[in-house]
Amino acid sequence: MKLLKDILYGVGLRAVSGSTNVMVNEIHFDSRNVKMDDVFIAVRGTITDGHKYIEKAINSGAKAIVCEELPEQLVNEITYVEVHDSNQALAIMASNFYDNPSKNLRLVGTTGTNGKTTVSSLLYQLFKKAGYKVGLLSTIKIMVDDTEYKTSHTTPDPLVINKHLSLMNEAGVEFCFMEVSSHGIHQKRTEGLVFEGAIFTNLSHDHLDYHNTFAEYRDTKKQLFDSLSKKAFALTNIDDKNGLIMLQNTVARKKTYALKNYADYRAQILENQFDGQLLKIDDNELWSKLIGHFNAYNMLAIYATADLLGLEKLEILRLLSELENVDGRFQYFISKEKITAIVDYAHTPDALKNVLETINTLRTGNENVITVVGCGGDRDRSKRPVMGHIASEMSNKAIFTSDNPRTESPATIIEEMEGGVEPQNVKKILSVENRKQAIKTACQLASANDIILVAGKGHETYQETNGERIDFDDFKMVKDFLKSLDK
Ligand SMILES: CC(=O)N[C@H]1[C@@H](OP(=O)(O)OP(=O)(O)OC[C@H]2O[C@@H](n3ccc(=O)[nH]c3=O)[C@H](O)[C@@H]2O)O[C@H](CO)[C@@H](O)[C@@H]1O[C@H](C)C(=O)N[C@@H](C)C(=O)N[C@H](CCC(=O)O)C(=O)O
Ligand SMILES: Nc1ncnc2c1ncn2[C@@H]1O[C@H](COP(=O)(O)OP(=O)(O)OP(=O)(O)O)[C@@H](O)[C@H]1O
Ligand SMILES: N[C@H](CCC[C@H](N)C(=O)O)C(=O)O
Ligand SMILES: [Mg+2]
Repeated sequence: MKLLKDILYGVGLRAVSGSTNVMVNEIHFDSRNVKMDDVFIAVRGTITDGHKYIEKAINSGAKAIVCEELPEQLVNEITYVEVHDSNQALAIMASNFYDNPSKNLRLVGTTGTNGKTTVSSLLYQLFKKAGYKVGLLSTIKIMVDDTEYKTSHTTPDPLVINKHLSLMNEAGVEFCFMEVSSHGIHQKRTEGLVFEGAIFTNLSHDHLDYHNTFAEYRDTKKQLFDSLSKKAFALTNIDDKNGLIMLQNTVARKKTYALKNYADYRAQILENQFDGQLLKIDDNELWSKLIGHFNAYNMLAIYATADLLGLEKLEILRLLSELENVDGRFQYFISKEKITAIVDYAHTPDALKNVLETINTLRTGNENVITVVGCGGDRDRSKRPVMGHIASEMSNKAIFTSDNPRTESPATIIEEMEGGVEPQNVKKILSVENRKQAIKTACQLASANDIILVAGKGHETYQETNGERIDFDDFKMVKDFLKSLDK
């Protein structure tokens, strides 16, 4: 139990009715989870409005209500707290409830369209190898040092974030690396957290269904940098034209990294092969098991971050060379007939282009590249034709299929992808709605030395249709089919 007035500390209040000097149990923003003596925060969402469920929350035992607009009828004995912004109130109250756990951690947030999971997970790996207790909040999983927890979001809601940061405090974790998504920033899920640093990877086409315009999407990412303190560092990729914009209004220490432009941290790609690449960072050569120019950016961002956090430079270089690929990111195997099958989480146009570019630079002869790709339902529709165009232009054969259809018709999504295919590439594409069948077709079409790319779902172990999830694992599937075909 906590005192309501303590958990309201720092929240922008408009009016209070009733006493805040009361003990409350838990905080909830979903009326369906409210129990006796809890606080219910009414949040305006994208589908419905939490204010509609205030009465339901009270009937379930809520003792206090936090909202942006008071209901017409107030119930005696209930404390009503009117705030300017419920999302912000939720984030600050969640931090207070768990005794502001981010203050006891050296927390670094990574934002950008692509690379957040890769950079955060590899920083986790690197600091673990350096002997520290480390935390991670990522799309794939949450780690409290060695203990793994499942997650449903890239940047979870403030209660989930702070609960796990608090477990990190209990476990004696020193460093924590977290992904900060644009939805997370926009919904203020990270407000109230104390960051020691923030990293910007890159910005390209995604989520325009939610943010409306590219400028809005970019400015949302920028808010992470605007919120940093003077003691923090703001590390940005200035080969991306949006990189410097992130630094425009921050009071944090500004640091830059680049492969092409002049920057505080620079790297050069010396060699690129299927099993790794040779990089030069700070005049030292380094072998990385992660390939592709985009991973050279990721390695450089990690190097710079580890340096800014105080690790010794040569030690960082040594540890960088030991880092292993993250699940579902350019995860590959070579079959009996030397068919290379790659599974990659490329679900944006830029990521798909990067992965196919990397594959194409590694081709040694006239092997075929067969790409299996789909686009998620209930997500930015405008990226579908662009991804259809890229897959058909940069592969010898592109099989359009379903990703997570969610509530949309898979056939319609595929038609939208087909809309981006140039007339000269039409003969290269094949549309197979069933993803399992599409992967099987790719395996049937592949001959010795060919390369199969299965893009979009990476580490995901399910496929979601109409709220139902079935087991689905791209990597296992492609491996099993090639084996059963004795290829
Ligand atoms: C579009 C979006 O981001 N939605 C998120 C948002 O929910 P919402 O605004 O849609 O909520 P809503 O359904 O309208 O409900 C409004 C309020 O009424 C409450 N309610 C509702 C019903 C009821 O009976 N009682 C009740 O109290 C709800 O709990 C909620 O507080 O807030 C919820 C709680 O934090 C999130 O779970 C939910 O994520 C949905 C499931 C989602 O799919 N989000 C994705 C798009 C997302 O956030 N992705 C990013 C990654 C993006 C990337 O960079 O690639 C992520 O960080 O994971
Ligand atoms: N620095 C980068 N620049 C461009 N593309 C990248 C970069 N790093 C990874 N990618 C590509 O983007 C895909 C997704 O990478 P990752 O999961 O690290 O991104 P993310 O930002 O966490 O994505 P999400 O928004 O879904 O959380 C990878 O599989 C790879 O194809
Ligand atoms: N974080 C991204 C993941 C997309 C993954 C892709 N497989 C899909 O389902 O669209 C999103 O929520 O948009
Ligand atoms: Mg991620």
